[in-house]
Amino acid sequence: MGESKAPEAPMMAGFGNHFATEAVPGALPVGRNSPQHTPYGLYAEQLSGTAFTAPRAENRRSWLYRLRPAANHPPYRPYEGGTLMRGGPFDEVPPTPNRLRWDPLPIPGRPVDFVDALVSYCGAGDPAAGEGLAVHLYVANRPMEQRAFTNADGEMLIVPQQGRLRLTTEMGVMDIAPQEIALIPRGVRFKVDLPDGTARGYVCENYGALFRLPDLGPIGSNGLANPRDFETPAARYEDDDTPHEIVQKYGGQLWATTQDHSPFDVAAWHGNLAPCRYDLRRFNTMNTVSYDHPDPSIFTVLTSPSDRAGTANCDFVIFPPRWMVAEDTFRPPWFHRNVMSEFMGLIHGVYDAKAGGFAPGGASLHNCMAGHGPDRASYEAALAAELKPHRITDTMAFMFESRYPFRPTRFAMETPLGQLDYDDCWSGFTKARLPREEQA
Ligand SMILES: O=C(O)Cc1cc(O)ccc1O
Ligand SMILES: [Fe+2]
Repeated sequence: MGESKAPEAPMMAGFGNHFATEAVPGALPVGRNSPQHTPYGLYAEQLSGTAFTAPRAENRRSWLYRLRPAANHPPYRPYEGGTLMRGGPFDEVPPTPNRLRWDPLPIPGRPVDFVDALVSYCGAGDPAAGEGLAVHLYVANRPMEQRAFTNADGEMLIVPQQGRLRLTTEMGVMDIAPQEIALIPRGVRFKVDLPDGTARGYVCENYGALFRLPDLGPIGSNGLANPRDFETPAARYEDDDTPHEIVQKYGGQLWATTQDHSPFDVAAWHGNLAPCRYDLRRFNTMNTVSYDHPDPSIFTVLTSPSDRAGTANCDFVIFPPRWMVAEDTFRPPWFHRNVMSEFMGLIHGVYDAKAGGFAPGGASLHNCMAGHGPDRASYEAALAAELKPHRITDTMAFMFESRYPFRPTRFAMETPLGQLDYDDCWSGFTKARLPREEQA
């Protein structure tokens, strides 16, 4: 049930490009955004992703041409679905300096759609301040049918771990599978169907500056995530005058209204604010060809900068399959304490810093200054390893890294999925031995 049989929509290549697309020939006005009489009497509507006056290089907006204006809905009322989705400020429980790790969420025993499945693990900042982010996980087993979700608090970066998602958005339809990601702009209404019946994954909700490709510095003009590998769906609309519930996240709370028609009624649109997807396997990975393990910033897919240079509101970083060739080097991630805070998930396979305990679908949180690094088994294996060229395969981990320490939710602190023995993976290391005379 719920699987759309429609073939996948054509996709348009590029990140943040100015696209123009019409599902009905002639639906897009020519030469102006808002003519007195639009083609077919469609309603012209601007969707702004940045302030009108944002610098041109930052400015993101699109024009949508639809059967009815998005304004055509009754008032929102508090949503009574009782989900575990939370929003900033994250003050349910005190912040903790402890390292946290969780087992994967189990498939629920009752039908739950994507919206009701979202459970918040942690977050920082406040949507109203336009800074910070939240991390939500989901395990869903029911299509959204006549329901749509929209987020006024931030854009949503969806990272599936198990099961494909069919994302029907106002601006087109796109399918994503594990090892692909989708980015849905703030305010764009969308629904999630589940071609595989069940799906599990992660969501980063970004309250800050929009995600963009990182600067490449000395890497040059190519590499990491290449812009042409991002894909945006062409316009597709449905003409459906049956009731649709719209669930909205606004000010950290969920709200709902029911309107008498489908929100997916956009026959054409143009602009540079639109949903997109990206296949993480297309990432052009950089690494050392001499010595030492580089900082993980070389694996940045997308970044949401903050107003402090080089200090992101959120970096979305992946750890993809790659060749390890470093000479005379401890090759896995080193021990470290980071001023930035690190939330990690595992999409596929095994992560090279953790021999056990970090399962696909699981998660970990190492906040500002929390000592972490390879577990003892990974450490010992790396010391014993013969340093010939070695390809790390069957792996795809990721990190949401932020200048803001993540504050866990009550759920995150109290769920039995929390691994109370996580610290033990860094116990029992043999003490280093200095020569006797240097010990004095
Ligand atoms: O903590 C982690 O596992 C993420 C990480 C990976 C890496 O290769 C270097 C630093 C870092 O924080
Ligand atoms: Fe780290």
